[in-house]
Amino acid sequence: MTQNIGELQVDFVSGAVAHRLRFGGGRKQDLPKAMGFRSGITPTIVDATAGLGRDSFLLASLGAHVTMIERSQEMHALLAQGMERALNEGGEFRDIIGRMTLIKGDAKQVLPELKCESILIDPMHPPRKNSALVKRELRQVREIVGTDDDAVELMQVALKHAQKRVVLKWPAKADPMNGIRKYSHQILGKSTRYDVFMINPS
Ligand SMILES: C[S@@+](CC[C@H](N)C(=O)[O-])C[C@H]1O[C@@H](n2cnc3c(N)ncnc32)[C@H](O)[C@@H]1O
Repeated sequence: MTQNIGELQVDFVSGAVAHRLRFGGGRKQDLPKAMGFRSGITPTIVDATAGLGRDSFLLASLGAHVTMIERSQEMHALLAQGMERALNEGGEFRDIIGRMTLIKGDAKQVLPELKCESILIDPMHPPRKNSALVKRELRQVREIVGTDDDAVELMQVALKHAQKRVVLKWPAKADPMNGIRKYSHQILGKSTRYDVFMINPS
């Protein structure tokens, strides 16, 4: 499907992911905060848009059990290989991968069959004008999967089936997603923001 797929790898044991594991800032990072990590509280997570598995790996490295859903055959295969390599690395990688479960399928169909405490949604959004700033790996993923034009429908399914919260990872400056209810709160980073939708907040 793409000339670049041969180069793209899911690599949990070296490079950016491993660096973040060592120096990333643990539970204080925006993503774990958005997903509901607190001192003494570790949520159970469904990552409905697994992609390169980076977010799932980070969350699992902080102790969460993460169910990952990926519908692209190519991305699913790359993820499975990356998980296998990390498992063979042993040590803490074996422990982290042991908390990650990978499912192949469309999350719109899979979510209703799962018990979902906290759901993460990180759709492939349309290219930005200054696409030179978009990381090379993300461009390669986009070449494989295209843009996720059904992200609104996926959010609707997630909001219906999550028990505690749904988190939408979205470009910091993008408008809120149309066609869904308003977020409960936002966590704003430099280029990325997290729109957090609490379910039945008390
Ligand atoms: C932007 S990437 C996610 C990157 C990921 N958060 C990471 O840390 O590597 C989006 C991925 O979600 C997948 N995806 C989008 N909609 C999906 C759906 N409804 N069901 C399953 N996978 C989906 C795409 O195929 C793509 O691989």
